[in-house]
Amino acid sequence: MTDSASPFSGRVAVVTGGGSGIGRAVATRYGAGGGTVVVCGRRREPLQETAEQIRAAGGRADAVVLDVRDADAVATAFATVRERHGRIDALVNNAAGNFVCPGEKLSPGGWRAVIDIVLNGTFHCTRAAADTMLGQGSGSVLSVIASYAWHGHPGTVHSAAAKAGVLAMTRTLAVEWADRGVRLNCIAPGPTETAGAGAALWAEPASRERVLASVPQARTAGTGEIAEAAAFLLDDRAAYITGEVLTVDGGQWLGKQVYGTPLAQVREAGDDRR
Ligand SMILES: CCCCCCCCC/C=C/C(=O)SCCNC(=O)CCNC(=O)[C@H](O)C(C)(C)COP(=O)(O)OP(=O)(O)OC[C@H]1O[C@@H](n2cnc3c(N)ncnc32)[C@H](O)[C@@H]1OP(=O)(O)O
Ligand SMILES: NC(=O)C1=CN([C@@H]2O[C@H](COP(=O)(O)OP(=O)(O)OC[C@H]3O[C@@H](n4cnc5c(N)ncnc54)[C@H](OP(=O)(O)O)[C@@H]3O)[C@@H](O)[C@H]2O)C=CC1
Repeated sequence: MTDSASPFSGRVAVVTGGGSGIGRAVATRYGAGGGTVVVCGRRREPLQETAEQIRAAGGRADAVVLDVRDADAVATAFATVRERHGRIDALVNNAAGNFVCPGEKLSPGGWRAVIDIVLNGTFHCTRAAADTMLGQGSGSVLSVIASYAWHGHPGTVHSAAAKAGVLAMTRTLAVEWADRGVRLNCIAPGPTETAGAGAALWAEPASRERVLASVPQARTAGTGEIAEAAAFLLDDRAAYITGEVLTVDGGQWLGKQVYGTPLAQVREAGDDRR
C-alpha cells in the first residue's frame, strides 16, 4: 500500500489540457500527492504556468505542447515522457472542446472539431500511454466525461456523442487490459466553474441561471472537488475499480429523473400533510 499523504510518490502522470480548469486542478493535486506531472495542451503559456505553480509548491512538473488530435505527435510525446521519466503511471484524458449549437445547424467541420479532440484525442493518448503501461504491468487511465454521455443534452450532440464514445472505450479497454494491471475509469463532473466551460456553455447570465437551477445542490462544483475525486480513482485505494464512472455533480443528472416535477411543487405537496 502507498503512503496516504503521498500516494503518487515515485509515479508519473500525463494530464491533457493541464493548462487550465479541471486539468490544472487534477495536475496540481497529483503533484501535491508526491507525483511527477506532465501537462500538455496546445498553448504553451498556461501549461508553463501550471508547471511553475506545481514546482513552486515543491512538486515536480513539465509542460509539453501537444495537440491530442495528432496521433503521431501524441506517440512521440508519450515516448519522450517515458524516456525522460522512465514510466507512465497515470493518464488523465481531460482535453476537450465544446460549444452549444443546435444539431440541425452544426456543420460537418463543427462536428469533427469536437469529435477529433474528445473521442479521437482520447484514443490516441490512451493508445500511446498503454504502450508503456502494459509493458510495465500497471497504470491508471482516467477520462473526464459528462453525464450527457448517457442521457444526452440538447445543443451538445457533438460533445455528448464523443463522451459516450469515450465511456464505451473505457469499458471495452477496462476488460481487455484488466489482467495486465491497467485500470480505466471515467469521472463525470457536473457544472464546474472554469473559464473554458463558462465561455463555451454559460456565457449569458440567463444560461448560467438555468444551469444552476438544474443542480439539486444549487451550486457549481469547485475544480478542487473534481480533482479530489480524480485522485481517488487514480490511486491504489481504487485498485479494484475499473470500467466505472464516478459522477460528481451535486445530484444534477438524478434531478433530471423527476420527470419535470419541480422540487418546489413536491415540497408544497409535503406541506399539506403537516
Ligand atoms: C447547454 C449547457 C450544458 C450544461 C451541461 C454541463 C456539462 C458540460 C460538459 C462539458 C463541458 C466542456 O467540455 S467545457 C470545455 C470547453 N473548453 C473548450 O471548448 C476549449 C477548447 N475549445 C476550442 O478549441 C474551440 O472552441 C473548438 C471550436 C472546440 C475547436 O477549435 P478549432 O480551432 O479546432 O476549431 P475552429 O477552426 O474554430 O472551428 C472548427 C469548426 O467548428 C465550428 N464552430 C466553432 N465554434 C462554433 C460555434 N460556437 N457554433 C457553431 N459552430 C462552431 C466552426 O465553424 C468550424 O466549422 P466549419 O465552419 O464547418 O469549418
Ligand atoms: N467545466 C464543466 O462544467 C465540465 C467540464 N467537463 C469536462 O472537463 C474537462 C475540462 O474542462 P474545463 O476545465 O471546464 O475546460 P477548459 O476549456 O479549461 O479545458 C479544456 C482544456 O483542453 C485543452 N485542449 C483543447 N483542445 C486540445 C487539443 N486539441 N489538444 C490538447 N489540448 C487541448 C485546452 O488547452 P489548449 O486550448 O491550450 O489546447 C484546455 O486546457 C473537459 O473534458 C470537459 O468536457 C465535464 C463536465 C462539466
